[in-house]
Amino acid sequence: MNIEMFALEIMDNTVLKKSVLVLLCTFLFWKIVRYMCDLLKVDKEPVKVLVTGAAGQIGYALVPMIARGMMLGPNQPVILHMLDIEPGLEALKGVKMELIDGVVATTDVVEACKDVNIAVMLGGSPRKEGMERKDVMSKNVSIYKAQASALEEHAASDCKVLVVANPANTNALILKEFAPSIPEKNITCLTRLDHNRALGQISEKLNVHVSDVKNVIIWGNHSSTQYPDVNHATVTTSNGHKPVRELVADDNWLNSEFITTVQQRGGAIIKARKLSSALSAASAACDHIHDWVLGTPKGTWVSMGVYCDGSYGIQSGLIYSFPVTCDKGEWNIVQGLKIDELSREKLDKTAQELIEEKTLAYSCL
Ligand SMILES: NC(=O)c1ccc[n+]([C@@H]2O[C@H](COP(=O)([O-])OP(=O)(O)OC[C@H]3O[C@@H](n4cnc5c(N)ncnc54)[C@H](O)[C@@H]3O)[C@@H](O)[C@H]2O)c1
Ligand SMILES: O=C(O)C[C@H](O)C(=O)O
Repeated sequence: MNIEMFALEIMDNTVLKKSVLVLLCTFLFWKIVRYMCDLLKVDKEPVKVLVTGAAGQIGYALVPMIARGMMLGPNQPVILHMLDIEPGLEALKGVKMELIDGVVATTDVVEACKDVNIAVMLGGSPRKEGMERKDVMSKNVSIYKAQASALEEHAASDCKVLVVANPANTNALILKEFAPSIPEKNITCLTRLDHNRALGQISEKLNVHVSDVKNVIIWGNHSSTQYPDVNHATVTTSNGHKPVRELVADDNWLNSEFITTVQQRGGAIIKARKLSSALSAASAACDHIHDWVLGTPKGTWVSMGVYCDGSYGIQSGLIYSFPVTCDKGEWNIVQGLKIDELSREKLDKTAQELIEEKTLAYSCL
């Protein structure tokens, strides 16, 4: 039999046809199994997420968001570690009863921190009406010093930390200083709430959907000295991306009322609710971790309080909010943005407050 005949024979061979069919079916079956595994989350290692102060208001809003996959995606199994202190224990048990499996609820900081991959630090004493965030300093810095050591000793070595409790930047700095073996890039604080507030103000002003506004920046401290900056922000329109300044066409509003509204939003919520923001804070905490772990969309940055390396002339050694992009679990400060004179002043003013907070924090320890 020559080669040609052999080839014809093969093509005609029903055994061969059957084999190809079997191969095809196996491939399809394997694809379906993979898809089901993804749906049922069976082949992903669970991520352990610590929430301190879990019995508090933000905790109550945040833990169901994490459990539903809003933080790490719907296909990522999660084991929640919830920490609170003795007076919060009954409430914590109640929260546990409202959740499903895979929850550790404890007042033992060592058990809470054991092997966690992500830590969202809400635990502490919140600001009441009439108080500035730095008024809650002394109570909170000692908590952050103690919890830094617990995280350092017991958390996973690559644990990512998000500090929400106020004064958020300085608590994060204390945590960083007292947990020297946690990489400094892994310790951040929440300014995404302010970032979302700034996006919200622009979207209301222009009557556009909030998801069409991007690249606002919160510089500095999560306090009333923060600088919400729209100089590089854009809105997606049917004619492409347009600068926010051009569309708003009201520099007076952008340079005054817009800034003070965002700076004072936390205080305004406390005045209205007699309690500090919780739902929006929980949602912003989810956004922060989500983008840090899963990445920021191409061409978009977000604001995160991160350990300063001297970028934009800000003194290094502070936790300062910058525009960052995230990729493969790492944030990077967006470099090279033009800073005008008004912005320079505001960037320095909020840095100065952080320097003072740092000194005050050390005097409380
Ligand atoms: N960065 C931000 O954008 C932002 C936004 C909103 C609120 N906050 C801050 O977040 C924090 C939490 O706010 P909240 O409204 O949930 O407060 P909350 O008082 O309702 O809850 C705080 C919880 O922390 C617990 N706690 C106290 N000490 C603790 C400790 N040593 N270890 C573990 N848990 C401890 C308390 O028992 C309480 O259950 C506050 O500091 C608040 O000012 C920050
Ligand atoms: O303002 C506060 O103290 C609460 C929180 O930080 C906020 O910004 O809503």
